[in-house]
Amino acid sequence: MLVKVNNLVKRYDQLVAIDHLNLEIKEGEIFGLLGPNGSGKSTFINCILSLLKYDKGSIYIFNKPMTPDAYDIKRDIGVIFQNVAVFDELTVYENIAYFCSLYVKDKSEVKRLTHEAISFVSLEEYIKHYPKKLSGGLLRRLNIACGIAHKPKLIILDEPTVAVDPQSRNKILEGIKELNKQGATVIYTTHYMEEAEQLCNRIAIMDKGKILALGSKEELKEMISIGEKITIEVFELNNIRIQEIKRLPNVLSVEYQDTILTIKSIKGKNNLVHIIEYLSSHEIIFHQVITEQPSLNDVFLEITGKELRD
Ligand SMILES: Nc1ncnc2c1ncn2[C@@H]1O[C@H](COP(=O)(O)OP(=O)(O)OP(=O)(O)O)[C@@H](O)[C@H]1O
Repeated sequence: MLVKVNNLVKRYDQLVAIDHLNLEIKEGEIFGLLGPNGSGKSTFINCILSLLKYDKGSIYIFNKPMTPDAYDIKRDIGVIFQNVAVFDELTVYENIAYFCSLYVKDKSEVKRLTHEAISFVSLEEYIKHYPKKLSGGLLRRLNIACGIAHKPKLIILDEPTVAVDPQSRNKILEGIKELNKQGATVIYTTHYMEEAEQLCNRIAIMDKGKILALGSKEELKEMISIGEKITIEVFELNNIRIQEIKRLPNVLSVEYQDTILTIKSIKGKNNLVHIIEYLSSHEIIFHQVITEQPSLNDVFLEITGKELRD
């Protein structure tokens, strides 16, 4: 196990921010920690890095106990926090070289790694720029380059794409996949379920300091009763019809809002057929029909009773 967390508890006075949490992360994974704001993701990351004292539990990284002065472990970890932490008086190049030189002593190696990190986040055009001249997205990419230039074995990213433009966001996600291909294990916290779906091999769904469910996205979706979500554009539908649709085979719930009929069903062969037949036989005009698998938001909703993006 690359990371092993046993029975971790972290309190802020009365508030239990991390509540008896157990977690194992394997080498080579992109592991997603998915939870709404305030669920405890940042607290968890700060605890496993020994940046924050915790009340109970133990943390092992690379099979060694993690402590505030475990520099041999820290050398092999790259951390990218939500808040950008670079030096305003250094250029893009100098910033990356500086952070790299904290871990790598050989000067020509620092140079090589710095150039590699720059091309990795596509900042070649900006190497002589100062951070103040960069847009938010470019600044995030610089922040990432500073965290990964020394080629850490474990990369931890805490919500790196919050308020980032789509182009930079895609660059960041593609970059993380590439780092993983090159051998790094990744821990990625986010409250964007699309990112977790797109990026992560395994996902832990977190709320109120606890892990409520854990698995691949397919496994998580298997855990809930919804097997299929059907959305149909219907211009007019009265309440009697809605109640009748609710009684069709396999249907779990029906919602009708702003001409969109959303039907969640358990898995079944002919769910769509039953619905379409019902609409046709009652001469209800319908337009676009979409059937989808449940999303991670549906998983979160079923487990916690609330939306991921509250
Ligand atoms: N220094 C602190 N003192 C007191 N309470 C705190 C402190 N830091 C965090 N908390 C509380 O602990 C809980 C977990 O917060 P945390 O920041 O770890 O969550 P998060 O999932 O990372 O959310 P976000 O995405 O908003 O950063 C929240 O209820 C938060 O208000």
